[in-house]
Amino acid sequence: MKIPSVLLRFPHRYLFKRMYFKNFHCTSRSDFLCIGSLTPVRPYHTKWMCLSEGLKRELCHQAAPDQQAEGLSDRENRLIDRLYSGLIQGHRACLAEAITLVESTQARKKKVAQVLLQKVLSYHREQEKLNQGKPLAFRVGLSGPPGAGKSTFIECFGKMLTERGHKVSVLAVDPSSSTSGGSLLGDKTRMTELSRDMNAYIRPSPTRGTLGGVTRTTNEAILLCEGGGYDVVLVETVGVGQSEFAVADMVDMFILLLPPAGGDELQGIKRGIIEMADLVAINKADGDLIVPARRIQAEYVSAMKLLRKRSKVWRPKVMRISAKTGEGISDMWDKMTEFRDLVLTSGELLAKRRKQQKVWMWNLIQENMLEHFRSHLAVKDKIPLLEEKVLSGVLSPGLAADLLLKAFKDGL
Ligand SMILES: Nc1nc2c(ncn2[C@@H]2O[C@H](COP(=O)(O)OP(=O)(O)OP(=O)(O)O)[C@@H](O)[C@H]2O)c(=O)[nH]1
Repeated sequence: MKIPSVLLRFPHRYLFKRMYFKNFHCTSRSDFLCIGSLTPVRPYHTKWMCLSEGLKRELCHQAAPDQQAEGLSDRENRLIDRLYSGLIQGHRACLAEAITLVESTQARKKKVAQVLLQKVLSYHREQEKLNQGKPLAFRVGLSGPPGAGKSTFIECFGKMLTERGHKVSVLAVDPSSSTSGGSLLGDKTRMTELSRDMNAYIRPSPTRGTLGGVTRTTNEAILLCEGGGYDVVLVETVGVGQSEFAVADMVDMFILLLPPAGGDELQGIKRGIIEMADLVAINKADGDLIVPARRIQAEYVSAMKLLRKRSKVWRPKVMRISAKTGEGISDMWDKMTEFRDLVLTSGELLAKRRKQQKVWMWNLIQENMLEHFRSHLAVKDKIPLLEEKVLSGVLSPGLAADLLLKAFKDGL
């Protein structure tokens, strides 16, 4: 291979030799970038730019075969390298930074985040292959009305798991922060003990965004947590809106946590969500609340018998627990692992994950298409006027939609 003459003039001969004689084998791409620098503090890319495109491609390919992304700067590639290696070595700071990156709405950062995610995904594939197809983590969704005891439960449950050698991450889905200005999940200091545990990672919900945006970043955050070695990923949401349906679509097992109260107090809970639950835990079954907890448990057991069966190998269970005393938490984990083993061996788990991937892809397309449509030059200015005409009854919604869609198509 012909080496560009500019390389021959570099003082870092040993690096050059290593590169030349060992047929371009090298530990990391940044070694190559160093070749061009006379001193380490100078920007690498000026010399890197002197290399022919073909050689650059070959060097990159040798050093990092799966991280090629068109149009990323050296700085961005170095960021990806740093976050990726930190993440898989289990550094919490890198995990936090990587999640912040996927939460970003800036186009450039979004692009960098996607390259990082691709790398993490190929790491997943390798690890799962080594693991004989077993998923890296157990994804659990937890929902319940405000005050059901979710944070108390997660604190108690999370500590029990870390004591048993698991690594637990907790992600919150709470789009209410964008609509009401206040967050149902993130505001208070929650789970103080667990957040100090080195084997736990707690991430509050992003402070802004639509439900679509928040679920997208949560989905991606799950992958990053798994790459960081967290084998139990808990996704928490408040069971009073749509977010619990979105969470049920991104986890392996969905748990509903309820207080020992019936009727009116649970009005906020949507009926449909009970149908999604693989396990219902009636919390606060302690002290004076034991009797109502038993009654509620019996009510749910009979109500759930009437529900359509969603799995061939699992019937949803209703349990009584106390997050305060810890009673029933260990039994609950036993039931959860029983569920995981059953759905894994039956093939239901992998089928469900595959289906979720497809749903996720279409949700993203839908969301991006709408954004693209709204901001397209051909329709952007027409939207307010047509909306006004629909509001005043001059134009039917159908006709207004047709006009906008036509303008969009013509503008493509
Ligand atoms: N008696 C009893 N009280 C509990 C139990 N779990 C939680 N609580 C109490 O219930 C109240 C609400 O608990 P949280 O853990 O903050 O509930 P939450 O569902 O996280 O509530 P939000 O943060 O508002 O969503 C607190 O006063 C807890 O002390 C329990 O097992 N038994």
